[in-house]
Amino acid sequence: MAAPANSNTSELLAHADAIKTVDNEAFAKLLAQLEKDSATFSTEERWQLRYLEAWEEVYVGNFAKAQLQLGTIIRETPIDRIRMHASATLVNILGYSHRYEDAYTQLDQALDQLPRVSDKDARFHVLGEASQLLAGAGQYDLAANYADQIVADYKEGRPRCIGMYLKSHADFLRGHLDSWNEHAQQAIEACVKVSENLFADAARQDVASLAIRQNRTKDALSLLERSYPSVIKYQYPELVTEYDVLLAQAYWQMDDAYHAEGFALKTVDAAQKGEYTEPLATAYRLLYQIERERGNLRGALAYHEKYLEADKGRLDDVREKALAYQFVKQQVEAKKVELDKLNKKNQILQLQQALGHKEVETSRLYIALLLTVLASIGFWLYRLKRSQLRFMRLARRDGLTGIFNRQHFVEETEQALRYVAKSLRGACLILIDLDHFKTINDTYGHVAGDNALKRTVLICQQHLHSGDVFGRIGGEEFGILLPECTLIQALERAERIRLAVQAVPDSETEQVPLTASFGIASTTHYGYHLRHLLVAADDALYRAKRDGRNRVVMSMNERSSFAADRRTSYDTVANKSGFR
Ligand SMILES: Nc1nc2c(ncn2[C@@H]2O[C@H](COP(=O)(O)OP(=O)(O)OP(=O)(O)O)[C@@H](O)[C@H]2O)c(=O)[nH]1
Repeated sequence: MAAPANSNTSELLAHADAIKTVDNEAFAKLLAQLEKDSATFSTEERWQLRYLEAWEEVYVGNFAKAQLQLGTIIRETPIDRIRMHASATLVNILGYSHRYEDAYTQLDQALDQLPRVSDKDARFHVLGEASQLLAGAGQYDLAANYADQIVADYKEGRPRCIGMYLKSHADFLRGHLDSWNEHAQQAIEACVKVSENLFADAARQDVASLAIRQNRTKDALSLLERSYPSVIKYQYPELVTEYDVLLAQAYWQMDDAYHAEGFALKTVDAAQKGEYTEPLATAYRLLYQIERERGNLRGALAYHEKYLEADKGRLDDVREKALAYQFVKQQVEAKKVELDKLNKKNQILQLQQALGHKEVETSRLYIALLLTVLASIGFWLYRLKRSQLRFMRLARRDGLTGIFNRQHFVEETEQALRYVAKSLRGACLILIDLDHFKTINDTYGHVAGDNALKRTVLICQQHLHSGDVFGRIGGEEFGILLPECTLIQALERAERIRLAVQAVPDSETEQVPLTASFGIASTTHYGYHLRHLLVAADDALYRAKRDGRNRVVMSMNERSSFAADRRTSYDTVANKSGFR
């Protein structure tokens, strides 16, 4: 793509900017040419050239050099538009390098200046980065809001396509799903219209993901298969991986273990070493389920361990992003309070001068104002502490039920197991999975499904002792660790919960029939490593499901030792409570 003949410097720079991704080789040549001629450039042209030089360093992966160059541009350029582009590019590479705190700080500064910037392209660049980065920190409302601003700025073209995609993606993530499919289709159309097929396919990925979640597997599969050939051509490995893992899930839902395994393995192969992403964790979970169904417990155990590692790494990254966002937000607030404090001090000094001759009154006023300053600082500190505590709580709790989320459950359980291991006192792990929960959602609606989850949590809580660790470890799956508990006690406790769950709900709650299956493993047979207990309890749970659901099943080793140990009252307990 050549530059138009007789182009002036501004036109050449604009041309370079336009081709920088689509024809990077030509861009690099043009850049070298422009650098030679730069002595005659205007100030704005020189800054534009410096920005393009920094951009090229990013493109070739030289982040350290790019960061220095971008930092200088941001600090020194008098041109707002160029400062915004440099800021947005810097935010992008900081986020990519997992330097989230620096990324949010930089983004905050750019957003602060944005109202003064009229250049639409520069605004689009900052708003686009903001939407993506904030979605990563779980700030979906803000992400949607920034995407909306892009859509409002552009009635057509590439930015409108990207704005609409970002909006539909943020809505998908925040669960605003009323008419969502329609909006996602509009985003796809807007992108197809301007040949931005990559963004159209990214939007289709969310559509397929929702279809899988809603068990419209055939829709998902046909959409994914249609887009797959173009997706693998983009040289954008992240999108290919997202498609691979969705295909694996869809095939698994259709009981096609062969293809599910193929796509899950492809996802694993494509993962960067040490990078833990959601697709990777999902792929390992599927591989674990596939091996488990094949009865290959050794293989299942190996994949389960990898799944736990990837899932933990992924959640750590999510938490790191969210914590960095909160940290920067609080720092910004702190700065505002500091400014407030300075303003108040100035007011006091001014008043002091004005009232200098009335000394007594002045000192009274002075004290009153000082008290006001102190009170406002105290109030701010209180709010800061409260918001920190709230945030710590949110990071550990499941949003729907308020109990520990998976990650925190794992942390607390590992700690409790370390403690009981020291004293060699036993512990048992119970996994609970609601039966046919998809049918409950499909029959009574998602809200009734959510209420059923909350009701299950209340029932479990009524059977917990202090020291027990309770958490939601998946959609309709819960875990309870019972420290210092024998297998018989765990069986009895699980059975009591099972009966309470299946009991007809009282008139105040919805009449949703509910049962649950239980899998139990104890440290006596599986030791004090959580991952071994999880695999054993999960295997027992799998058998509880396979054998007809609504039952409590203990892991294989516990069963054989129970059967062998004639001194235990296994038959009595089993018959009395219906354990299988
Ligand atoms: N309402 C609601 N549904 C959820 C939530 N999390 C997951 N689910 C749904 O739970 C269902 C779980 O379905 P499956 O894994 O197929 O299992 P199931 O239908 O319970 O069948 P079995 O476990 O084999 O008895 C899916 O349809 C999910 O969409 C949630 O927070 N709220």
